[in-house]
Amino acid sequence: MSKPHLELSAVGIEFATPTGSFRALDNVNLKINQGEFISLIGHSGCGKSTVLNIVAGLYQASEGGALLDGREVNEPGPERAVVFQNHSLLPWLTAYENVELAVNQVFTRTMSKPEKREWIEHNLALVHMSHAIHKRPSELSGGMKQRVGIARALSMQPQVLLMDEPFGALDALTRAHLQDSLMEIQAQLGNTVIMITHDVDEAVLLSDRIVMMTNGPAATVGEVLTIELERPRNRLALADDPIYNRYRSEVLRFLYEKQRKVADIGDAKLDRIEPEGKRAVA
Ligand SMILES: Nc1ncnc2c1ncn2[C@@H]1O[C@H](COP(=O)(O)OP(=O)(O)OP(=O)(O)O)[C@@H](O)[C@H]1O
Repeated sequence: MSKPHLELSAVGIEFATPTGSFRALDNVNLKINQGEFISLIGHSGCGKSTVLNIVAGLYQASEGGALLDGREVNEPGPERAVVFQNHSLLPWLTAYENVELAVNQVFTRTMSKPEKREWIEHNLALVHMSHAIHKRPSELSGGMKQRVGIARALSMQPQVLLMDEPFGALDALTRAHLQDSLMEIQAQLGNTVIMITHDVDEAVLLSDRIVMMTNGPAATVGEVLTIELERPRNRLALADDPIYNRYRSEVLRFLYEKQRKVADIGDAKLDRIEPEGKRAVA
């Protein structure tokens, strides 16, 4: 069997807190192939961002670790770009200049000035932002800022795109447009993507596999669901697809039956469970 592109192997992490050490993750194992789209889903606070931060090289695992193409991940690197929920653009730079900053970091020696300009414009075009490349973040909507954040990440030509609830703060329509753009871009570029989401529909629509995490402390991978829906995927056609709805139910069952805790009952996020057919969030 071929080696996985990205591997998390027996990952555990303990955080030092004022009240003693806190074990957030325990024995997390995951093998991801090149070009796979993986969603991480689980209740709030279970450890999804911690997993992502370990892959990003921002956190160091206490045991085990992440391997990218057989090499240990110990620090951040441009081959693993991160997109956060809140775009994190520099407010005094235009969309173009925000992307330029990333391009200069990675391609200083390998691209000429005109090549860089073409590359920056190409990445902004990928996310449908060509019309606003000279605007500053304050002049852009939330969805547009998020598009620039994605363009910035893509412009580094990362092997792995790490997305922490990238569309969490957006309205439903903008979110749907960006999900469609992301599916198109990923089909075009073939990047490996790990995305954290609380949105069950988003996870099923976008993913090749959904990794469902158990509740913390000492959270781990609970179940992994392989989504065998043909691509390209069309959200409207899938809404009535029985196989799509079966996947959706399986994720919901995991989240609300297997992983339900008494302590969760007061959780506002659980209050947002909606009947079949409506949007469900974890
Ligand atoms: N730097 C840190 N120091 C101490 N505890 C931490 C640290 N980072 C995360 N934790 C704890 O580890 C657990 C997992 O946090 P994490 O942010 O990974 O959860 P999450 O699943 O991403 O949550 P959410 O869905 O709410 O964003 C939480 O209990 C959190 O309080």
